[in-house]
Amino acid sequence: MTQLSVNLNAVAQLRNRRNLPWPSVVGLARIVLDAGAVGITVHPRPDERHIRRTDVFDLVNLLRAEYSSAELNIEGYPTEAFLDLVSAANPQQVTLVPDAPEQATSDHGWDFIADREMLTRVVGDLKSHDRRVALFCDPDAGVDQIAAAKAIGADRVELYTGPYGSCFDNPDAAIQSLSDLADTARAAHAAGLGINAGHDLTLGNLPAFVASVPHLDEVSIGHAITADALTLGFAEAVRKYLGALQA
Ligand SMILES: CC(=O)[C@@H](O)[C@H](O)COP(=O)(O)O
Ligand SMILES: NCC(=O)COP(=O)(O)O
Repeated sequence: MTQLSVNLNAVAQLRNRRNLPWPSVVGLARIVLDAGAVGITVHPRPDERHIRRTDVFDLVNLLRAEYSSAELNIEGYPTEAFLDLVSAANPQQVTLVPDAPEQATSDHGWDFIADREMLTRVVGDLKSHDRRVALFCDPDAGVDQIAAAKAIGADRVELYTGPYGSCFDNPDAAIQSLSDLADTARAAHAAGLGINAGHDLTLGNLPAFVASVPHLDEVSIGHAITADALTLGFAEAVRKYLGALQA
């Protein structure tokens, strides 16, 4: 079965509205792992607008102390600062993403041919420390790009599903997008790569995605799970506050 890693960026972003420790990234990680997710994903940005360096180490300590079989997946662009963080945190999986520092969110995969030299060096170093490495990949990457990802030494690609998420309400576009993603997944599998996927996956678009795209090892989902958790939990929270007013 495809595994779920829950991205806690949005929880951290909500926490950062105030100088307060809630919602707690570690507390939510516990809930996520107790509910059956295989692991936690974080994508620390250089400006720490959501996940902070300290969150990464708090999560490492939680997993070490209470969830030894859970996985931490750290995503990011391989700057020296990012690679130092990875080296200190020692996560099971690192996902390299070609995001500029000021980028609002991830919006494309690597050009594995153009960036081959740098990625080969970085992936080789990560692999020498026994980390699983995934490379963020365009949903319609052709076989030449996939062959280059394999030659770079990656273990997996992470299919960028943002375009699928944004066209899901248009059936023709969604079918085409799923077909592109499925072709890329087949090419990656044939090349010996594992397959992760993520970005804008939702409760609504996930069933068609997993039914259409073969060989999926893992999806990472954050924004929609956080939004759904608010919707599913708000009424209960309001009831508790009304109860507190009567106490
Ligand atoms: C790599 C990826 O797909 C992104 O979804 C990323 O992890 C999310 O980053 P933000 O939470 O900063 O938008
Ligand atoms: N790698 C994708 C991810 O971690 C979560 O993306 P999103 O669900 O927040 O869009």
